Amino acid sequence: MKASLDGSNQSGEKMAAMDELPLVLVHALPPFEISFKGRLQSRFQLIDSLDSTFAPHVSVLLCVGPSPVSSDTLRHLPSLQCIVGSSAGVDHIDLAECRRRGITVTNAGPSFCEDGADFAIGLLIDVLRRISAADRYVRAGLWPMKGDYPLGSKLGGKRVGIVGLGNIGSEIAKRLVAFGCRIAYNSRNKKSSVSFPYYANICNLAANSDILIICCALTKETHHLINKDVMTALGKEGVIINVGRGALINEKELVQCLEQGQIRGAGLDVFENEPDVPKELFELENVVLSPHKAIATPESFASLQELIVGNLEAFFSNKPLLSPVNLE
Ligand SMILES: O=CC(=O)O
Repeated sequence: MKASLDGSNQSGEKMAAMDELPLVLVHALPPFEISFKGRLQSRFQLIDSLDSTFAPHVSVLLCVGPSPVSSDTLRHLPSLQCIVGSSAGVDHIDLAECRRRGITVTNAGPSFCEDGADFAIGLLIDVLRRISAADRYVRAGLWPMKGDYPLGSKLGGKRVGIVGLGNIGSEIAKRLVAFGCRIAYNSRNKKSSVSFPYYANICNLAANSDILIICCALTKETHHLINKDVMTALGKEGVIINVGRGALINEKELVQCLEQGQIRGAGLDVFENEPDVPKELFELENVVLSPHKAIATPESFASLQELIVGNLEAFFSNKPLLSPVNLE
């Protein structure tokens, strides 16, 4: 039997040749770019349904975008050994079940880290220097009427606490060092590869930072990691940037802290209930909002395609995967 993503039937010789290609099940929510699909189809036999008679034999699942991979999905795939992911975050995949079954998972970290880091710095400079707010001021014709716009503050010299020093966090640190910032970080474990001060306790990191940049993985342990206590520790002049996942921050408490001036501002690319954004944020001049696009550029997507093909080829030729996720 032939499996086809576009439902077309293939027959005869071509079918026989394709049947020798390694099987990859594609689990895709967003439309799958057609040229990339063609490229994959020249090397792999793609199937697109858990109900396919092929599913019990599939060893690799290509998970496109944030398509949920639950334990129920995994139950349909008894031979699964590897999930090739196409996002930096893998909170849509049941990692506990993967760990239990010894399924390895890859992510898009290496392809997305530079653009994600650039965007985090963009949000940060925007919040500090009020670029978007100044743009609104000029467009509204307020400059001639109200005169000079209030000063923003300098990035250089600030103490920045990075929450999650993975692919994106490390690139953010690199950029901020060049800006003359002082870096400290929180992560699951202290890293021997960097000399930045490590804070195991997030409130202590906040108390010693002017800015918190959130870019860690969303897990049970990090859900609502940034709460009112952390924001209070950060203080009234503090700024929060979130390019990780919305639920890393208690959004209700963030809105209250912003409204009541308990922190100075925020730059947010992610939200708890996307695409819904708390309406209170629309009224606040000290907040910069973005629709979960930090990592997205044509260049990062081109790099992702190479990474996906590289991971699939590595898997089928028993070589080390290019971007394995640490499931410990
Ligand atoms: O948010 C984007 C990603 O996880 O790739």
